[in-house]
Amino acid sequence: MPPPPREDAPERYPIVITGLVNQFGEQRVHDNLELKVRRGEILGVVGGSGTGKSVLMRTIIGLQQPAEGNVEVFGRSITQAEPDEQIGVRDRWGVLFQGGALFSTLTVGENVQVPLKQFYPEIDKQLLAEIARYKVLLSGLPEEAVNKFPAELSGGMKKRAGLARALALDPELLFLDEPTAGLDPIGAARFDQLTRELQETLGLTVFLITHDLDTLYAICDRVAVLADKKVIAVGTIPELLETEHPWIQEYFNGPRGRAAADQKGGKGPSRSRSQFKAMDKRAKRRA
Ligand SMILES: Nc1ncnc2c1ncn2[C@@H]1O[C@H](COP(=O)(O)OP(=O)(O)OP(=O)(O)O)[C@@H](O)[C@H]1O
Repeated sequence: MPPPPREDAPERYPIVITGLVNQFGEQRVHDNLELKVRRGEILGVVGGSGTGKSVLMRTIIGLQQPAEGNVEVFGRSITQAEPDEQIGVRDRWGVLFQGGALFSTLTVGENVQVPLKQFYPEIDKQLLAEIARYKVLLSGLPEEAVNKFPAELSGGMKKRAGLARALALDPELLFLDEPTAGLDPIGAARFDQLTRELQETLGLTVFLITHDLDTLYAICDRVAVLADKKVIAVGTIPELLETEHPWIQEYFNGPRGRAAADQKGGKGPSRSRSQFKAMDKRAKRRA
């Protein structure tokens, strides 16, 4: 009989972080940080400003070399690999950076083609253009956006264009750094919905950094909380509410947290509880 899969096998946990230390000069940002991301979940990552959420994301995708510790993505150590050894995993993730990070001199379609050309230089022009067009539509942009430059797009459209580029390589893992920041509430809710739909239809695992409480309630299966240089807790919102940590209590039980919970439920605490149950169910299904 084959041995049972390791508890932290990459099929269950595409990202496994152990003993992570990140330091800039005297400033230690992460100290012995541990985190495992489950396959197929949307993991919300929250924490006060400067707690190292973006640094954590950059470390996972190999843009930040940590002082100590290990980051495994799909069972491959990112921290110990040379950049060209990471090829083979790097095309399995897509990233939407804060602000979109689009090339301003390229059209939206050409922006989406950048990673395709990088990883598949042999693809002919016509196919490149066709794939880019498809990704733009998949991200909810109208077809004419393909030939527009970033400066011609609204904030929400720029985010979608960044998302189209993040989806260019058909990733299994999607990193979103504050995707709804700067969007009006309707635009933010639509972006959340799109994220959830893409996650479900494409079977993505999503690492989502956010300050947006509505996003956490609407689409996240679990939430990881960064504080004290570590991930101090990870779980569904009801599970987090059971922890005593003052930042967690203030964040979720403060006026904005309660408003987000109530708004999500629509009619106050009883509806919020059913929302919590739905979150619990989703998290258990993916566990
Ligand atoms: N390249 C760098 N050099 C020096 N310090 C850095 C560098 N990158 C990040 N830092 C510092 O690391 C800390 C964490 O930064 P990071 O951007 O990860 O925070 P964050 O949690 O994403 O914050 P926010 O919610 O405001 O976006 C900050 O104090 C920042 O100044």
